[in-house]
Amino acid sequence: MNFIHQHDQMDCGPACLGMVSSFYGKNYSLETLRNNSFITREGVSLLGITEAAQNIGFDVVSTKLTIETLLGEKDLLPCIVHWNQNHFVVIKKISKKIFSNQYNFKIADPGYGMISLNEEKFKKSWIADDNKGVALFLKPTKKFYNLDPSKAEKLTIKYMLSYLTPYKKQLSLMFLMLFLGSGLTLIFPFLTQNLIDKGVNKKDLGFIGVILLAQLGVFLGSVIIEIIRNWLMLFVGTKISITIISDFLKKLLQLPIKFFDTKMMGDFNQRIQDNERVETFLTSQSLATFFSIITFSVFFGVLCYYDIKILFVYLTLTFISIYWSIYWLKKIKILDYFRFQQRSNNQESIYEIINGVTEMKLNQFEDFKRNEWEAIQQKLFKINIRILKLNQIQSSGFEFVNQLKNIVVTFLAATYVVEGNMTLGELLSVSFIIGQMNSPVNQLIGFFRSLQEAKLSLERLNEMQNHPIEESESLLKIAKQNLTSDNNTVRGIKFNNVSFQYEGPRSPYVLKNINLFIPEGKITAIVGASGSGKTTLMKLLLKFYAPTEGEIFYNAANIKELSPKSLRENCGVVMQDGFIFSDTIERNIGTGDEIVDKEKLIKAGKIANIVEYIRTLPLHFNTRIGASGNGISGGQKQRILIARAVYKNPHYIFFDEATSALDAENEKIIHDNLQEFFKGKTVIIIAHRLSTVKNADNIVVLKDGKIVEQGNHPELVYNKASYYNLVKNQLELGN
Ligand SMILES: Nc1ncnc2c1ncn2[C@@H]1O[C@H](COP(=O)(O)OP(=O)(O)OP(=O)(O)O)[C@@H](O)[C@H]1O
Repeated sequence: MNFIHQHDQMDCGPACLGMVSSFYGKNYSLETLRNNSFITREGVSLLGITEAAQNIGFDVVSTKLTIETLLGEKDLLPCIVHWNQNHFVVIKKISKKIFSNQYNFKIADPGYGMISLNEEKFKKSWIADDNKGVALFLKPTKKFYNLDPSKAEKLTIKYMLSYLTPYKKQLSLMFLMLFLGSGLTLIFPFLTQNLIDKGVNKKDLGFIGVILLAQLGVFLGSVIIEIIRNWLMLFVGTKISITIISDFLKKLLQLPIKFFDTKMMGDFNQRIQDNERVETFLTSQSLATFFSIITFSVFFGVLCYYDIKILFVYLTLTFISIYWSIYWLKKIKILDYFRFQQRSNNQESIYEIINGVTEMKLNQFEDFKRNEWEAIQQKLFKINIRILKLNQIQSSGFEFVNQLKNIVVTFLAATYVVEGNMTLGELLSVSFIIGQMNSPVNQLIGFFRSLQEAKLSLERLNEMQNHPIEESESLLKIAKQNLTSDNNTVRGIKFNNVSFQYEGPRSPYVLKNINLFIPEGKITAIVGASGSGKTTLMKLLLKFYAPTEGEIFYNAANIKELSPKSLRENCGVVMQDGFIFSDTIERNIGTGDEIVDKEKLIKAGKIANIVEYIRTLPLHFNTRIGASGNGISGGQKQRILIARAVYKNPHYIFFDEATSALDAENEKIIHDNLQEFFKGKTVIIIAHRLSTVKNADNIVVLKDGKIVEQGNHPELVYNKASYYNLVKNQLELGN
């Protein structure tokens, strides 16, 4: 079974499925499995995994069972189990320890790695209630063996190496520096040997002076090399980092909105770190390790030349020390696994405390949350103490064996000197070499660890680099004159039998069989209860998502063939959760223009009735707002968002609850101002307030994703059906 690391926080389900498939000989990419499992921001459900497993040809039984029953089903392993109520892991093997008669569970946790747990620890994470836990048993059918997993294009190390090409000169220089550095390290023991043997022993002060000067030269040389190397590394590293991350951001911003739906903020931070990790690995770690190995081999050869017995002692004790470390590191790994889990709880707890501070204060939840956090700290503290204990045993033992090595080697060498088989200089030289041979071993261990990490980072980046972008050359651009030119055909936006689901075939239909015509140059209002699908309809129009069934046409062009960028350039949109950038008001309104047109800016501000407020601010339009600036109210934010849409002066206008936070007076003023601005434009307004939708040319009423009524205000009021019921209270108020 191949271990598959999850790429994102929500990927544990697909990663587990990938591991079980690999056990039966088929390697699916995480991307394929993820698409099959219909992942959401909350992760993947048991149902999602079941469905994905069935799609790739598994017979699936998901069940709740006791640990005794699970132990009886050992033949059905590997299986997927629900972990800590919020995660999935794979049980690879259950074995019985010979001496203690205890069961041992070999777990593959996609967020961590392989880990062996005893029964008690396993139960702690697995048991949900009634002494039972959830497990998913998968049995491959004929279909599984007949299906061929599509090979995902791999981002190879070659791709990353291509980033190094522009810096060939600097890298060659770095290579040279490392080469010289290694050379100098090699000279050192020979200088020492000669100092003693040819200088001290022969009482040749002149020679001693020469050697000491040479040593000083070597020392100065290595310092200079180190300085130049660090400079080069910083220069090349930073340049490459900037290129890699700016390419990454460019790619990220070209991906469809759907890609972002299942990702968390942490996932993107993680990818920035991935880029840096790969870059460091390429520029420093691999080169340094390469030279370490060379130095090590040369010293190895020299030691071999001096005395094979000493080499033997060195090798034996080195193996003992490595074995000792591995033994204890395995024990530490189990504790580290629990620390890893507690740490993520810790992060969540802190995140909640910071983000929910207002609600906490309002509802007297502070003490409870603080105690919860303290309990996590207690657990973390206990684990840390145990880890520290084991770490101390491990490192003391390791150091002890290392020292023992030095002592035994010195003893052997000293014996040789006493017996006259070795000179005193050689003894010192051997001691120096043994000392120098420890660090390459550590470096090699570190190298393999970061190779693993760099590989994982590369996989994660690969997935993003290979994700199709939403823009393509073949897509049609919307030409401005095309939108307004008046030929004979009836122009507008047309929905042909459109249905939409957010999360795959089993998820509910958010829109169902929508047939709608939105005429050119008119105002269309969409109303309906909360959750009826109004915003979703708008998102389909903006090409955030493609309809699951049916088609949408902008005049004669199918939205599928339209370039999303060009489409959005022609749309002025105010979303419910519109975002204010941490910048000046001017920049927040004139987002698309390099240099903001002052005249348009004032005009947009006037239409959105925000100019008066802006005049009261110290720097007027140049006042900073957003996260790092002046605080603004909900209504002010909405007016800035409206000004942004007006400034753009687009052909299509989409307003989703754009004036919901405004007072009646402000709303009336803006509403009147907008009427002039709307002339000749195709406008879609989503609103709950009667005053906003009353004057629309056509009002569309949505209910549970279906259109239930259409017409203008008087017609719909006369009908006394859905629309009337929806706005009844407001009508009465108006009366
Ligand atoms: N990204 C998403 N993933 C999954 N389901 C979603 C997503 N966005 C919305 N939904 C679901 O789609 C349904 C319709 O949502 P939508 O936002 O279109 O409603 P709405 O009519 O605009 O509601 P409101 O008036 O409250 O804004 C809701 O049941 C909602 O839970």
